[in-house]
Amino acid sequence: MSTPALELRSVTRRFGGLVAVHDVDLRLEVGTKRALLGPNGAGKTTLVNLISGVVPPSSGEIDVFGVDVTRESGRRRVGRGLARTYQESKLFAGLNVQQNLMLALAGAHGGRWRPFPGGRATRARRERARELAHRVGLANQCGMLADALSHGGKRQLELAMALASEPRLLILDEPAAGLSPSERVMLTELLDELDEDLTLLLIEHDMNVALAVADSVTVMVDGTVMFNGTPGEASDSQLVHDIYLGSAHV
Ligand SMILES: Nc1ncnc2c1ncn2[C@@H]1O[C@H](COP(=O)(O)OP(=O)(O)OP(=O)(O)O)[C@@H](O)[C@H]1O
Repeated sequence: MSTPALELRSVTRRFGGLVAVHDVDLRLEVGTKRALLGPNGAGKTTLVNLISGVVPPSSGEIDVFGVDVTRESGRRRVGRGLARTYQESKLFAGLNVQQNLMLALAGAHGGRWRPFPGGRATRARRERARELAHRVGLANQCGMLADALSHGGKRQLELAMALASEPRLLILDEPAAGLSPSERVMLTELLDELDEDLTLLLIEHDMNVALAVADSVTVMVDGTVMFNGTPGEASDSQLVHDIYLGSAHV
């Protein structure tokens, strides 16, 4: 078997007496797109925080591209090809699209923190920022303040900022939250156009977005994985329907 992009073995995370993530096994092969679904409080964001190094697991192990990163910092994991977005916006509201992307590029390439270096380096980074903006459909909004973007535009910019580090494993935490129906269609198209060899873990409440983008689906409830299957199997599954009908996110 080839080395997976991501492997979780018996990962558990407790917060005091609460078990937010319970004994989760997860394996994502390189280039696959997995949707992680589940009602509020299922433990999805905690799982993303565990994978990206925001919180350590209480027990279990996490491998990224075959390397045990369980005790590594989030920063080291970025160096291994992992990037993520957050449910809450991490944009710099008072900077424009291009400046946000240049900051993301500065952070992505580590080393000395020089957000706006001089001369040739600035030109190269500006060019790369434009490419990223183009890739997510914001080519014409490079000069617009992040705060002035539509909700969908902000999500596009967050995606571009996550792509700044040229990740091989990308985790998106509810990218469709708060988007209008037409913005959702656009986001689905953008996600569909991501590189084929990019491995994607997509946390999503919107079944339509998740099932359109993903080639496999995991459903969590109360910290536990309840279902693994294809989008077709998820659509046909009585269990998945019951979980969604039982939650506020149908
Ligand atoms: N830092 C924390 N301290 C204490 N409890 C936490 C912490 N983070 C998460 N929890 C709890 O862990 C459980 C899982 O939360 P989590 O945010 O991971 O769920 P979720 O599936 O992402 O939900 P949502 O869809 O609402 O984002 C919840 O009961 C939550 O209150």
